[in-house]
Amino acid sequence: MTIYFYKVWQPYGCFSNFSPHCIEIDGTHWPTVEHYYQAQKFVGSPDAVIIPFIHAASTPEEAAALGRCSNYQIRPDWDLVKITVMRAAVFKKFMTHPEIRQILLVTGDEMLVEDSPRDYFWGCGLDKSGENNLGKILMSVRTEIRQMISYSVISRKELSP
Ligand SMILES: Nc1c(N[C@@H]2O[C@H](COP(=O)(O)O)[C@@H](O)[C@H]2O)[nH]c(=O)[nH]c1=O
Repeated sequence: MTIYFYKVWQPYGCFSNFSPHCIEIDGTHWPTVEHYYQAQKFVGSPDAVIIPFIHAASTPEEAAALGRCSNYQIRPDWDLVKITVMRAAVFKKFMTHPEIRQILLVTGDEMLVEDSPRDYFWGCGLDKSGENNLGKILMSVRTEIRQMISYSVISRKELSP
């Protein structure tokens, strides 16, 4: 059965990038995946000065609003790198937090879908025809973590559900 998720307070809310699970990437601590993802839009752009403000945003909603503000210029290669950026952050989130890693692993082989009514790229959109790239990333991270467990690359005790 397909698992739909979207808002943090709904079922499987920990799969949302807005969930309160911090990550550290390249030595910097980010309060949520969303903070990191929105900030990466401006790495190397003329508006990189916005990055510390996104980093310091008090909520992921605020970070997203800053990152989506059309007054600021996004890096030119964003469309080429955004899936890689998102996957690295989502992978780090589930490697960092064992309690949500377990929730991800126990979804088995179920299809995971970000049920966003507006987003046809990361989610499925209102009519469910969207690309669901966030769901695809979560399923790929789930497979990778399972492989790590079976190859014993990381401690079974630490990772097994
Ligand atoms: N979960 C969730 C959203 N979805 C998230 O928005 C991000 C895409 O942002 P952008 O590339 O700027 O359009 C991505 O992390 C996607 O998962 N959007 C929201 O406004 N509220 C929410 O609760």
